[in-house]
Amino acid sequence: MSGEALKLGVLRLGTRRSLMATTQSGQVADRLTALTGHTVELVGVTTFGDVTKTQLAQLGGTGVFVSALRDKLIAGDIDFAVHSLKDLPTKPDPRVVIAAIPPRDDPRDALVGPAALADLPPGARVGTGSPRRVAQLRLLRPDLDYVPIRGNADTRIGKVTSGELSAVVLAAAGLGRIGRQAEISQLFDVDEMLPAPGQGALAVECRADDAALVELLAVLDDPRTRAAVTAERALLATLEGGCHAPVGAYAADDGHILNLTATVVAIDGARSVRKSTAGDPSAAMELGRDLAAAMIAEGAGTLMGERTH
Ligand SMILES: NCc1[nH]cc(CCC(=O)O)c1CC(=O)O
Repeated sequence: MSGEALKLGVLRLGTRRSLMATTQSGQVADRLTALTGHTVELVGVTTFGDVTKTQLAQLGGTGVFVSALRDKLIAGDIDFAVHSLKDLPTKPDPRVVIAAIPPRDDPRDALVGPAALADLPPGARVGTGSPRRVAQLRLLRPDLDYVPIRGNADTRIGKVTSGELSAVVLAAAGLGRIGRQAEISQLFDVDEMLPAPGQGALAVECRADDAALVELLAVLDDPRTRAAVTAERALLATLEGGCHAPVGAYAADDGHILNLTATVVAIDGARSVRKSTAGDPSAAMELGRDLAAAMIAEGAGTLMGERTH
């Protein structure tokens, strides 16, 4: 596009077709229109991650949700895309840029079920496909039965309604976006259950050479969220070199100080490394890298298990 599309005023926003994706894309589109007056058209894209029946973990991670949208961007079929930031691979793709990171939604994990985790009966079946969640849940309730599940949030919650599972764990932000917030029985404090790096945040991406659109989309950017997720993702990228265990991380920028806490937990929940740091938000990347290096020095790299994503 972009000269032409900017002149036309209509921007094509590529989105996965799930309710969560179309809701978050719609919210970004509405905000962009409100701030710039540009009309945004949503273009539905089916990604490999949406059609495959295979366990996501066997496909090399959540990047499957992202690559189809990037391919459409590079082909010029769409002008920009909105991703859940936690699904973005840490390895940068030089063809695209994250032009904006909007204000983060609730970063916490949530339990959907009849009671809080502490009140579930021993042996209760709790569904989650995430090694990070299982490892941290085992630290809180070693006596429960953790069952791997996949599928969209609707499918997962359906297993609680049908009685197949006692409860499931999902991201609060995603539940809010699909209007299922009322079914949350517990929001885990970030201190007891560190979220996935980037959880609750979005990435607005466009082609790296599309200077006019990069500039336009910057109006959506929230610098505090950007600093926080930059630290979390730098930590994850550094750990990926030296560790294959579940990683949780949460950073917050209060406008002066960036606080970052992270954990690496053995998949059986038996051992973990956990560390915190704080520094200047402008040094977010170094903060994340340095904390990861300190965690590796404390043995994080030896906590072997499944990949985290
Ligand atoms: N991996 C799937 C995914 N990607 C983003 C979210 C939720 C929304 C978010 O974290 O931004 C979810 C579902 C979940 O983890 O419950």
